Amino acid sequence: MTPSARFAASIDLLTAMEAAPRKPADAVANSFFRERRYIGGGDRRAVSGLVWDIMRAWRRLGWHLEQQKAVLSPRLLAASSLIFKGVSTQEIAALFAEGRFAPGALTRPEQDIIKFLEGKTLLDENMPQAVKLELPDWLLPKLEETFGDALEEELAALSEPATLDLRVNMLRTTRAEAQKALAREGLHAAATPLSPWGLRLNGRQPVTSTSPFKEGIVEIQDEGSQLVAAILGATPQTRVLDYCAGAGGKTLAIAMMMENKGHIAACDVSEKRLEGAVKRLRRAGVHNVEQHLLQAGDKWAKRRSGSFDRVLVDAPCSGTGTWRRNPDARLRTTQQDLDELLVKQAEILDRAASLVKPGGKLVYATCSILNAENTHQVEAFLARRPEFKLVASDSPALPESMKGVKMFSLTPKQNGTDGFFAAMLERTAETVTA
Ligand SMILES: C[S@@+](CC[C@H](N)C(=O)[O-])C[C@H]1O[C@@H](n2cnc3c(N)ncnc32)[C@H](O)[C@@H]1O
Repeated sequence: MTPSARFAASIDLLTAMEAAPRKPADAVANSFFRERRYIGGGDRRAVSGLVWDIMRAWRRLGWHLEQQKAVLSPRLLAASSLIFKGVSTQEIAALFAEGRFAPGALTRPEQDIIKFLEGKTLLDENMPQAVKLELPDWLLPKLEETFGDALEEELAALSEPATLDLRVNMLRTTRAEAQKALAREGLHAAATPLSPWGLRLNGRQPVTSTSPFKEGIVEIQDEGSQLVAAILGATPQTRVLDYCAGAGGKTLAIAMMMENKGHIAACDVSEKRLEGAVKRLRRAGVHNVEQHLLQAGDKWAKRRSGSFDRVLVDAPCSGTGTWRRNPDARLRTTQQDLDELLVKQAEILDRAASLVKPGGKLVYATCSILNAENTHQVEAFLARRPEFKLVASDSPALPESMKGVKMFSLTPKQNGTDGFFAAMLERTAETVTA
């Protein structure tokens, strides 16, 4: 594709995203490229690269355009993104006008706006703090509460591209052997500092087409997510419930900790997500998992009340800890979404809690960095359910620096992982089960 055609495709992709504001940007991009198979790999990376850069600067670009009383159109966003990268007005005008597939020449008002922005910096000292930090206004106080003085540094780390972490399947091999197997395919991974099972690659790499992946020797899983499975401390002798198991990321890690013995019930309300786990379980050689689709009026949970040694609630959450991977989510999350999630998380916790055996353990986890979904949710649960208390995890899989923790909050800035939270709770032994 010519530079103009790539530029036009970027504007088209932004337009498609604008038309589906509630849909995650990567899902829109996937269908956009699926419908345009003629766009090859290199062009696709260039088009997405420009669009993702625009998304990372959305509020700041919008602020500059608002100062000009301009409408926030995909054309102007794309043009202004280039001007702040130092591309000249002449070059931008050429990108719009030259060649068969160009987006169409800049109008006079568009030219005036671009000319006005030339020589300015993307970050302006007059911008409100939420704009500078690329946050919706309502989220700023909540993140100030979480991070205090470290807010800017923490958010900067959440804007960086993520590493690609793998979990080695210890049912099949060792971390060193998996490292060698990946190296034979040209992928050089380093051991992760915290998870005993993790390997880290720099940025996006074609892991899924390698034999170690196809043979179930490695799975893609952020180190933070591995540590959530680790804190549960499941053993081959335990009966485990993974209450929000989804496509099985943590189920797989738990099954490995249990050496493929004992029993895991993996539940979810989404049939599609549970189905997504089937292939992964098979690939990893895991066979101690029973899946169950939770449905209204279902007797399954009632029959198993008070019967699990360990229960994991990997709750549906705002996903604010994964902003490195989904820069658009940063602006898509609304106060209403959060309010609904808070209610749902409390309900799920209460339901899952009834399934914990007296003396058994419950881990509540999210990939959120908001106190409302994390510590506040745990505090409210403890106030409602006095038969539970926070306890130190006895898991041998946790690294030295985290041994015996009752709760942890991980962030990209402090730990190099996605943002994750986990709390370990115990049901007192003398509780009478319902
Ligand atoms: C954070 S995701 C789970 C990710 C998964 N544990 C993993 O590691 O791959 C949260 C999951 O909660 C599920 N969920 C939503 N509402 C639920 C409910 N009421 N009961 C159980 N699961 C629910 C969602 O379908 C989603 O799969």
